Amino acid sequence: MSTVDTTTSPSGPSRSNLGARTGIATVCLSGTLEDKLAAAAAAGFDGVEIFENDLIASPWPPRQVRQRCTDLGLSVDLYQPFREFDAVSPDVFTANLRRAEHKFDVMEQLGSDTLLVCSSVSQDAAHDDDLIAEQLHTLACRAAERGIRIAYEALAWGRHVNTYDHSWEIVRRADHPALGLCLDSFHVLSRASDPAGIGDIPGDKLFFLQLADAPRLDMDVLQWSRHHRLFPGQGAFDLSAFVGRAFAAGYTGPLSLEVFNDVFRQSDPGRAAVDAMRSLLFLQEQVEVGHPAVPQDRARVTELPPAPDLTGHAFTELAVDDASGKQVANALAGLGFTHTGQHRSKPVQLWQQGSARVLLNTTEPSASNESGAAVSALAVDSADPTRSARRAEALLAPVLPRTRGADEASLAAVAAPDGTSVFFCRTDDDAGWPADFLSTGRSPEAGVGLTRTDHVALTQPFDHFDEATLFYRSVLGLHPENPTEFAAPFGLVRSRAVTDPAREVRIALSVALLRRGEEWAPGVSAPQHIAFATDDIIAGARAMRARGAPLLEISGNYYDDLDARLTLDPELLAAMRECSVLYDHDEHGEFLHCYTEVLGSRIFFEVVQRIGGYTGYGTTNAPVRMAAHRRLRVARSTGAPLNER
Ligand SMILES: O=C(O)c1ccc(O)c(O)c1
Ligand SMILES: [Mg+2]
Repeated sequence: MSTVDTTTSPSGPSRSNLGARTGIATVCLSGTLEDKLAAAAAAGFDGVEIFENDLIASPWPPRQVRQRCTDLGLSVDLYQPFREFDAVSPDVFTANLRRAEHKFDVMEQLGSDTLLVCSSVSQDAAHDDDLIAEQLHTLACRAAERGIRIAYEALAWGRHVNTYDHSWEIVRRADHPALGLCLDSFHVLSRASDPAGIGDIPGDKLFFLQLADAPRLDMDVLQWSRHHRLFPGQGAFDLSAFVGRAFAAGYTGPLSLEVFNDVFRQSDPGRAAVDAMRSLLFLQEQVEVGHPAVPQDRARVTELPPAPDLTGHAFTELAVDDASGKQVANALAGLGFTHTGQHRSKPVQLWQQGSARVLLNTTEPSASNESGAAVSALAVDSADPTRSARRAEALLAPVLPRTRGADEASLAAVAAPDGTSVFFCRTDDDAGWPADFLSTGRSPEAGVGLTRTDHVALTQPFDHFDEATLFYRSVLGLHPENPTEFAAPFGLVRSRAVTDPAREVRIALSVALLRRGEEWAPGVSAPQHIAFATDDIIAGARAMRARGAPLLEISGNYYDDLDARLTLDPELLAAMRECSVLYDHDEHGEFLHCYTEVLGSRIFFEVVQRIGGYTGYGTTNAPVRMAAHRRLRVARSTGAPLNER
């Protein structure tokens, strides 16, 4: 696996006059104000929302911040937040106006003309729409004298005003040209408000749009907002409908991200800003495609080549060393694969069975510092590999340099967030990548009946799980499924698959829910596997065992529990127990699967049989598999015999 600098892209995002301006709140990014501004500019944002705390902590006077923004090509689109302004007694109101005048001074120096005022959350806030409207009206009069506008935002946990329709009612009553709304998608969508009502608000009253996605969580909305917001496309909210409504209503301001997220707050700001920009590019494409009524020039900043159809996994490449290479090759032979090709110019073997293909590459250093094997690349068959690559580049995916011989196929590749290379290819093209392999003289046999690659499962680095979801979703056009969580022997794991609509390409992403240390159980981190499909797993498992495949033995308790929970055909249950085949089912069908032992430090293979349209990945059985892998590892390292099954 190559280590790639994912913060830069050779072509960079193009700033154009087309479409909405893009913005990002400084609160989205980690570091000091200086770091945040540099990162936002490098990722191609047009503007920023300056979060007050970032300014207060900065040694730069506001004028210097403005100069820095100008030098970086950034506008200061919003100053925020101004809290607890309204619904107060007359003496507090006087003090609040004084406080506001001070902030207007700051904004003047910052060159920012819009102040965000949040609805009050104080226990003392008066439940009085007329009072709030009157106080906001007064504030708007003062602001207008300074050439400033007030954008009123209903926080989802506001004491009295906590829905966007209520905030609109207040702004309507206050009736001042310098007073309008800030609509924050989190506050609107977390409360399950119907965004259709946005269409009833005059466009010139929509002063500012803040965008954030979030996972569906059943929890206190303030905690949800402060810790779990995501960039658009990473969560469960329909941001394109939200933005589409605002555009249709006549909103002409920027699309600005405001994402409070525990992980992003600790991430490299340059990289997080690229992730953020990718989310906006993809969102604008979705708005353009999903809401054709929206004036075209509002919907896009960049022309994105549409994602071509994907027709399957072309191959998966494993980086191996001498020891793990032999182990993996033996396992592949046991699984019925044939070593059919040898690369013309590199020490890379092609192993094949049906349309399942694995490359063993001994050139690349292993990704982990333990000796072992790791997935270095996954290759997908694309209807138009060139267009796939252009799209990836437009979405700021780091393009990988390729070294290739004179008459070898050119494979476009980009780096996924975990460093895995993603290749776009056409296996059926005469001049395609298979032509780079010289035949070993062995043609693929029927093997044990494995037909294709079903999925590739990659444990993601803790900090890049949500980034990875958006990467595969936007760059490859895959659809994220709902995340699931399970309790594994070494901690909770979240998993989320991304697939194309035809389910030809499936990538199962997983992550430990807490950064996983390995203090007491070394070598349990970041497993990866490739799953191959079969139409008859019991016959396949027997054949694999006969060939000496290192199949993983599953505990008898597992089958006793299956027997207790389900009324499976006793013969099938006995065969599953004999062959260590696991079982799952969903509303569409059934799933039978078995695993190999871990080869090297983190790789293993899975064989799966999908019956009747089962769509999952047998995630419910993952803890059983992990415990079995652990048991083997201990037995191997101590030389202790394995207990009876
Ligand atoms: O969590 C908050 O306090 C907060 C502040 C400003 C915002 O725009 C917002 O949406 C939330
Ligand atoms: Mg907000």
